[in-house]
Amino acid sequence: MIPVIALVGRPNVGKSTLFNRLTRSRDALVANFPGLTRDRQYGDAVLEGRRFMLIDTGGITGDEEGIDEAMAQQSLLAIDEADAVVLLLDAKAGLMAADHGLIDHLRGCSKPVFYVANKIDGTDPNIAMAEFYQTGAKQIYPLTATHGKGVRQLVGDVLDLFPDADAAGEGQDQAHGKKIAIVGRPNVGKSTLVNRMLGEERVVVYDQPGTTRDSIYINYERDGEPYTLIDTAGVRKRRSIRETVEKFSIVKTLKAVDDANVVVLVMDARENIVEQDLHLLGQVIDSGRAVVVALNKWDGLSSDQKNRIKTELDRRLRFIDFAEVHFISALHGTGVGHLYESIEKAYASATQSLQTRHLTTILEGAVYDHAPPMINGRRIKLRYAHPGGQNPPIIVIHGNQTDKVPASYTRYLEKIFRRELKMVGTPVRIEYKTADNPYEGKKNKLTKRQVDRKRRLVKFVKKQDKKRKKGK
Ligand SMILES: Nc1nc2c(ncn2[C@@H]2O[C@H](COP(=O)(O)OP(=O)(O)OP(=O)(O)O)[C@@H](O)[C@H]2O)c(=O)[nH]1
Ligand SMILES: Nc1nc2c(ncn2[C@@H]2O[C@H](COP(=O)(O)OP(=O)(O)OP(=O)(O)O)[C@@H](O)[C@H]2O)c(=O)[nH]1
Repeated sequence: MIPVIALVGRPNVGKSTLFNRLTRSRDALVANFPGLTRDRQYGDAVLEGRRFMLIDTGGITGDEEGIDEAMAQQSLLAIDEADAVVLLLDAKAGLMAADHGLIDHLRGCSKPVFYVANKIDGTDPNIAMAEFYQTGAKQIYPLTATHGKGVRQLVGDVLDLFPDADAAGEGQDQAHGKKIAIVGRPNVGKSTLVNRMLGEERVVVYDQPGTTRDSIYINYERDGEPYTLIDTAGVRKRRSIRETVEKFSIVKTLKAVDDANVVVLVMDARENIVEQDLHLLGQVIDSGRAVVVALNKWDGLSSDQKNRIKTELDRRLRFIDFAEVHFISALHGTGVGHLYESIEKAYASATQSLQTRHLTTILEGAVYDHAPPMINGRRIKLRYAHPGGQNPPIIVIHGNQTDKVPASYTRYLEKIFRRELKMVGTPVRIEYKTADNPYEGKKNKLTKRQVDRKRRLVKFVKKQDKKRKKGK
C-alpha cells in the first residue's frame, strides 16, 4: 500500500515549500474536518514513478505561547499517521529550542526518521551540518527546498524503505472479490451503513484494525459472490485519549479509496452538502475509482426539504454527472438494496474489456460529428484508439498534435465514450500518443534532419518494394 511520509519541523523551516514541490494534487486535501485538532495538508506525490502520500504540518498560526503546544499536537498526529518522518531543520537559523522538543519525541518513537538541513544555500554547509550532527543523527541530508536540490536523494532514500509499496498492499492480500470502500465525513452514518450492507450476509473474516488509521476489511458473501467491504468509520469501543481527540483519519480514507474498486461516498442529507464532501468527491474522482453517492438519513424529511436537497445536489454535483446518487436511510435500511445495483453497474463499467476496433469506431464517429480544432493552420488528427487499462478505464488515442487537444475537447470525447460504452459510475481517462515524430521517445532523440532522412529512406524502400512486386 502507498507509503505515507510526514514533514515535521518548527514553523518557517520550509515544510510547505518542500510539500508543494513534491505534490501534484491540484488541490491538496486540508484536514479541517470538525473533530480534527489542527489543519494539516495531505497530498499525493510521485518521485521517479514511485507514489507516496505526504502530510504537511505547516500553517500553524497563533500567539507565541500557543505555538509550541499546537505544533506538538499537530506533529504528533502526523507522525502517528505516517510510515516515515522527515524532520526539517533550518541551516540558516541553526538549532533552536523548539527543534530539541521534536527531536526528543522522535527518538522515543519507532518510526524511521530522516534529518534534513534545509536552506543550505548561502550558508557554509560544513558549519551548519556540524551543528546538526550534535543531535546524534547518523545522517543529515542537505537540502535547498526552494530549488529542489537534494530532494531526490532524500525522498529516494525514504522510499527505499518501502520497496513493495506498489505491489499488493496490506488490504489486497486479505481482500476477496470486489472491494467496496465506504467513506465520508465523521458521523454521516458510515458504520450504520456497513452494518446494513452486511445484513444477513455471511461474514467470512472480520479483521480488526491495528491503529486508528487502519480501515477494517470485512470479507463476506452475497448471493454466493465474494466481496470485501473497506470500513473507514471511526474506531468505536476503543478509548484512548488520542481517539477522543480525533477519530477521523484522512490517511485512512485516502488509502481506502486507493485500494477499492468502487467507492461509496456517504453524505448526510440533514446537513446538506458541505465543502468537505466535495473535496472528498474530488479526491475520489482523481483516484479514478468507480463511485456511488449515498445521501443518507433520508428518513423523516418533509417533501419540501427533500426537494430542496435534490435541487442543491443537482447543482453541486454537476461535475460528476456520471455517478449514480441514492437517497437512503442506513438506519431503517431503505434504499440499501438499490445501492448494490449501482455498485454492480459501476464495477462492471470500470472493469469491462474494451476492443481497439470498437474504440476506434467510436472515436471516428465523435470526430465526424465534431472535429477537433485547427492549431496553427493544421487540424489536430485523431487516428485510432485502444484500451490502456481498467478501473479506471483508460483509452489511448493516437494522432497528430495530440498534445494540443483542448481540455474541453477531451471532456467531449470522454462523454461520447461513456455514452457509447454505456458506462455508469466510473470516470474515463483519455491518454494521447502523438505520431508526429515516430522516433520520439527513443533513447537517443534524433534531430529533425535525421528524422526527415529516415522518412525519405522508408519511402524510398517502400517504392523499391512496389517496383519489385510489379516486376514479378
Ligand atoms: N534560502 C532558502 N529559503 C527557503 C528554503 N526553503 C524554504 N525557504 C523559505 O523559508 C520560508 C518558510 O518556508 P515555508 O515552506 O513556508 O515553511 P514552513 O515550514 O512550511 O512554515 P510554517 O507553514 O509556518 O510551518 C519561505 O520564505 C521560503 O521561501 C531554502 O531551501 N532556502
Ligand atoms: N435518522 C437517521 N440517523 C442515522 C442514519 N444513519 C445513521 N444515523 C445516525 O447518525 C449517527 C452517526 O452514525 P454512524 O454510523 O456512527 O456514523 P459514522 O459515519 O460511522 O461516524 P464516524 O464513526 O464518526 O465516522 C448515529 O447516531 C446513527 O444512529 C439514518 O439513515 N437516519
